Amino acid sequence: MLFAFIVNPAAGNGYSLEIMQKLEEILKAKDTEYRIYRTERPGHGTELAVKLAADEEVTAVVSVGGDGTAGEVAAGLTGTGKPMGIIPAGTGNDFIKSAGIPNEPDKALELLLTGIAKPTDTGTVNDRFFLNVCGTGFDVTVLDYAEDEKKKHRGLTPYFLGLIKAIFHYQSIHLKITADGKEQEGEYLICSVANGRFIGGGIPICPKADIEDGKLDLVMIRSVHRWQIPFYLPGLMLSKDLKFRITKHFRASDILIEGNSLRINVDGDISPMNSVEFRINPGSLMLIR
Ligand SMILES: Nc1ncnc2c1ncn2[C@@H]1O[C@H](COP(=O)(O)OP(=O)(O)OP(=O)(O)O)[C@@H](O)[C@H]1O
Repeated sequence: MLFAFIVNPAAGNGYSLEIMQKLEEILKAKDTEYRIYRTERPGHGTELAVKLAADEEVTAVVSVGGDGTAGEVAAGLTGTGKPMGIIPAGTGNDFIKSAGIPNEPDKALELLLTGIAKPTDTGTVNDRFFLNVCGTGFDVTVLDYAEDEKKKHRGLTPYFLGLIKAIFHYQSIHLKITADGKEQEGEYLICSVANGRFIGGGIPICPKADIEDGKLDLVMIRSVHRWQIPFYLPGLMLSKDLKFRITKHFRASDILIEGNSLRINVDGDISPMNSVEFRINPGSLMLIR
């Protein structure tokens, strides 16, 4: 058994290296063979994972970082059959919450050493890979404003200020959404396409999403007046958003979202796009969980 750890030194504000040191002590005590690779730049996690997937000596490739690192490693391993592990060491760590992987690194290591690699769904957005949740709307506007505020404030303050600014400047988005051939068009507050259940460090945007059902979950929340938004936020935080009268929830394999100058969140990374096609790749990743 040889585990290859891909550590992102930038994840969790440098916390990931500290975690890896502690894990090394446990691995040595258990006489477990391991190798450590450090990512040097964005995208490097995928390059390393592609090489390690082809290395027959390696039993499993393990991401040590947050959702960004896990997504990069998963992109390199998906479709190869090589088992993947995740040690959470980022700031948000949202995907592990849907995969049943513990948030404590030592418990996640225990699961890695004793768990089973199970087929897990992944997705593609146009030609890009995604693991957790994509979408557009109010949540993306909050992230956009929070990004500006990060230059001036630390911790959760940028997100709080981002939320206030997003409410003041709120504009609904006009979308045409086609899910497995069924079309709908209208003004939306949020439209999310989910494999996992959580975004933003624990917001259960799609509480019914399942990473092994072979389907994407589409959550569409209709536009409301900007002053109504704060009344919906507690419900969103408490997994009640699917019960709002303004929410529609579907499962589909193929989803097309069309709009003008959309800002699409792909696993926490925001990109401008106009027409976006989402597909599910059922059971394509062997995830130890
Ligand atoms: N050596 C590096 N220097 C700077 N950035 C890097 C490096 N290696 C990887 N990255 C990038 O760091 C980004 C952030 O990593 P990651 O998302 O894992 O951590 P996080 O932001 O702390 O956690 P989370 O996404 O769970 O909130 C990734 O998108 C990755 O591409």
